[in-house]
Amino acid sequence: MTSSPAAKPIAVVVAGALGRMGAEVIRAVHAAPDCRLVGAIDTSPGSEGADVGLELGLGELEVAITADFEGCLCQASQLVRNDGPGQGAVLVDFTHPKVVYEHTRGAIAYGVHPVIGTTGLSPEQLADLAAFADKASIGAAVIPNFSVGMVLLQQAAAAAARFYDFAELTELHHNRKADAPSGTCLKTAELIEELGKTFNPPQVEEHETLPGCRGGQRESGLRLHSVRLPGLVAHQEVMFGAPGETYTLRHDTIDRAAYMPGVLLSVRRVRQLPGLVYGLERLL
Ligand SMILES: NC(=O)C1=CN([C@@H]2O[C@H](COP(=O)(O)OP(=O)(O)OC[C@H]3O[C@@H](n4cnc5c(N)ncnc54)[C@H](OP(=O)(O)O)[C@@H]3O)[C@@H](O)[C@H]2O)C=CC1
Ligand SMILES: O=C(O)C1=N[C@H](C(=O)O)C[C@H](O)C1
Repeated sequence: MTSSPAAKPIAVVVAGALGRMGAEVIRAVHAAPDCRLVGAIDTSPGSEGADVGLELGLGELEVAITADFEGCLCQASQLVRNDGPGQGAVLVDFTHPKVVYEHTRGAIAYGVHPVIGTTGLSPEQLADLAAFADKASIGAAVIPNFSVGMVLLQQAAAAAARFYDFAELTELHHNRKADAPSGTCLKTAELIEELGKTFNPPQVEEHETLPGCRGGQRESGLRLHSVRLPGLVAHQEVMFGAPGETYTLRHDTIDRAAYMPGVLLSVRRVRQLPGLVYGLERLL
């Protein structure tokens, strides 16, 4: 009897390798027996050429940090070129909102499956990337939040929203975060808005004596608020109100380890996807 050959580990490139999330992802990929780190991209000054394993205290991994995104992706796609359908390399990106669109498009162009954690893509950019992934027949995942608990909060919020006409969302993050509101908060609002109703009908003529105090208001009427403080990691509240009651849903991420099961799940699933999916709920 012949046994089938063992599956090759998934070739993974991490962009933002030295950042808060990227470093955690490298540790998770390194510990996963079915994954193999083949590239580490980062622009941190002085990091070019250093072994990423040594930089992160994992011992030598023989993967040099590079700022050359295209070169690294080209190399990764070459590594797997003879591996057959569904066996492509995967890019995990936790970089910066300013570059996320180009990185995602670049990965698809190289036939590398993107798993995008970086936030900041506009709805138009997302639609464009979905069309591009479809055209290229490349599975891709754009995941504003990899925590399963956050998906549960979002689903509870979307269910509760049927019964309330007043709702405000507050996201709270560490003060090194570049974008506001968070990608998660926008996604939560979008999921609630799938109901097609409007929220927060004006009760009085409001006047902000300090501009911005009432947060940002979406076309649906939902209000979003962003708090930035050292000491926070990532937190979100969705608060509904009705005469005589409030209903509050809250999720707290206290360690970035919370995101790793979702990241690995996405890495394992993305190569089988027919196109681009947006949101972890689409993979669970
Ligand atoms: N989807 C999710 O579940 C989560 C998403 N995020 C998102 O991930 C992103 C990153 O967050 P975080 O890890 O906290 O950020 P960090 O700033 O800690 O890390 C980003 C890293 O990417 C590097 N970088 C910046 N630009 C580039 C580039 N063009 N090419 C390669 N590397 C680059 C930075 O280097 P340099 O020092 O040069 O700036 C830095 O090392 C944010 O958009 C955040 O919102 C965060 C947590 C969870
Ligand atoms: O920057 C962060 O930290 C986080 N960013 C993501 C977002 O913008 O939603 C996910 C999580 O909130 C942590």
